[in-house]
Amino acid sequence: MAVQLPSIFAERMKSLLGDEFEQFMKSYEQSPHAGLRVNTLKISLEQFEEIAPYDMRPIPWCGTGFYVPHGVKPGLHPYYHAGLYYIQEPSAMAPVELLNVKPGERVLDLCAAPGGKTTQIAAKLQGKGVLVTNDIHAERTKALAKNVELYGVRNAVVLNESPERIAKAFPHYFDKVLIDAPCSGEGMFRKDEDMVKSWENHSVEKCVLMQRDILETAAKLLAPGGTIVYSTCTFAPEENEAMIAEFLNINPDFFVKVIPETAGFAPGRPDWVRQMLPDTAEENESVLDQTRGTARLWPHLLEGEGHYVAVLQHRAESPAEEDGSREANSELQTGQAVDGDFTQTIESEDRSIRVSISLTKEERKQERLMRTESRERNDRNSRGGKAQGRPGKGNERGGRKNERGQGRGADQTSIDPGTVYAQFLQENLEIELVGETVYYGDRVYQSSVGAARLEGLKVIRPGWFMGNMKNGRFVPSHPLACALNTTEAQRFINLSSANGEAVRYLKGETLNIEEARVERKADTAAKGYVLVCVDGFAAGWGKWLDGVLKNEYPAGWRWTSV
Ligand SMILES: C[S@@+](CC[C@H](N)C(=O)[O-])C[C@H]1O[C@@H](n2cnc3c(N)ncnc32)[C@H](O)[C@@H]1O
Repeated sequence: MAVQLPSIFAERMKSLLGDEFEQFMKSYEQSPHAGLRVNTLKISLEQFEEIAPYDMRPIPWCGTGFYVPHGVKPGLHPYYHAGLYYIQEPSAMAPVELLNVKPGERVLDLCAAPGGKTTQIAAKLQGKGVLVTNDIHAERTKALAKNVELYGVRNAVVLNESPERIAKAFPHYFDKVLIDAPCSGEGMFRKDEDMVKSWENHSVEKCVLMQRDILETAAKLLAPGGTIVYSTCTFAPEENEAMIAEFLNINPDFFVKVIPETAGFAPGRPDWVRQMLPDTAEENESVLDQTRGTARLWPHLLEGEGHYVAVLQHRAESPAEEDGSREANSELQTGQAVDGDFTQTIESEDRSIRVSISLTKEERKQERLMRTESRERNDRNSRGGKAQGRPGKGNERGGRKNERGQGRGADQTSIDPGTVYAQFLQENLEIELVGETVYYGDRVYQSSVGAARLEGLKVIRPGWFMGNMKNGRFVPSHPLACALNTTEAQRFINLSSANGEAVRYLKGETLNIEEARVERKADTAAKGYVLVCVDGFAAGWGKWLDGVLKNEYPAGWRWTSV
């Protein structure tokens, strides 16, 4: 066996799995499975299947996920740098599929770095609705922000906050909350040997304390009738079924949506809580059976690493909402396909319990106020927010410093940044602006939640980073380019992944490009900012002048392999 498992872990698994233990141990003799998930914000599944550089096999539980053969290095292809796919462990694709996100919803990814599941949620939202993505570790939010930008996400806000502080700013705001919890990581031992080494530092007991707090806070963030998906990559029942049973016991307004045992998913194991933690089981006995409806992903039963997923459904508050959810539930119970959702609902015995999720008078007032403000902002933006018009007129701007102290203060020229921004958009793009235009120092963002809601929070990105004001000019950002498609740019140049030209661009080289290759809208000069594409998919900016494409690909993002 390649992996040396901690003996305490192996003994515990033997006592839990019994006859199945031998089969479980055999899985450690196999290599972990490699996967990628197609980024449907940038390319359709059909288009990707046509140009895919690898032999791929579908991952049964994720419509956009594929296994790639061992030895293939998907990170070393220009398509990876153009954000066409995310390299993701196959089992890790399950939680977001079970969250069943729909375009237009408000979604929170609470423990999000480095952003695998965030980019998956963003693809489900298709740019519509709100995605707030957060991690408590500042260093890890750098990778999170980079992935949000590389994958062309327009409607995300990136935070570096504690769940409690987010709950104060967004009380009962989200339709869906994902908790991909910090955990002891036992399910990753085969994939990452460092997890074996750090297992003792991330002891089950320590993780349980963090998970309890995070789950409890998630309930305060969820809108009535919303859904929480809780996932871990560990086998320990304390972090899985016991955690869910404890949550249900304290929060009777939630119930478990049953995850069907398809695609190799195995049921949760309440019996293990009874066996290992008799005291916990006794305390939570009334709800423990529900945890059978959660899912365990086992490396010996499917092609992926060890994971656990629970779908926690909040009972709707108003009678109208209750009716709505009952309709949705009965639809699920009849077994009809509901797009992207493979959970089903069981009526729990205490279905008649009224909601206990309660907004205080003050919270309700704040929520109403925020919604009114947001509606007004959106109205203003939709009146003046088309690229051809003046963006975000009347919106907050100027001198708002990034809470992390990166803001450098407003541009000091007398030129109105809004006018300069609008002019850039008019001359270079054809896009419909969504959300509020927010000015943090000299940086310009389009934010799906607006600046007011973010006051006082540690904000890494208040929205889609559009560019900077510099010496009275607007300089477009790399994330702006990443999220565009060729029809939205006045000019674009296509580079081929096959002849080395794309890689030379990604390495930061200046390229000689004849004028005829600058594809542009009627009456547009070739000179100026050009969207640079790899086989038709946006990768960054260049500036074209007299046959030379000046490379604007950011130094920190460059292709460094030979
Ligand atoms: C399993 S990882 C998340 C992986 C991520 N969801 C993905 O798909 O790429 C758990 C994350 O939780 C973060 N974390 C730990 N404690 C937290 C807390 N109290 N609040 C928010 N995030 C936390 C860690 O920094 C870590 O990045």
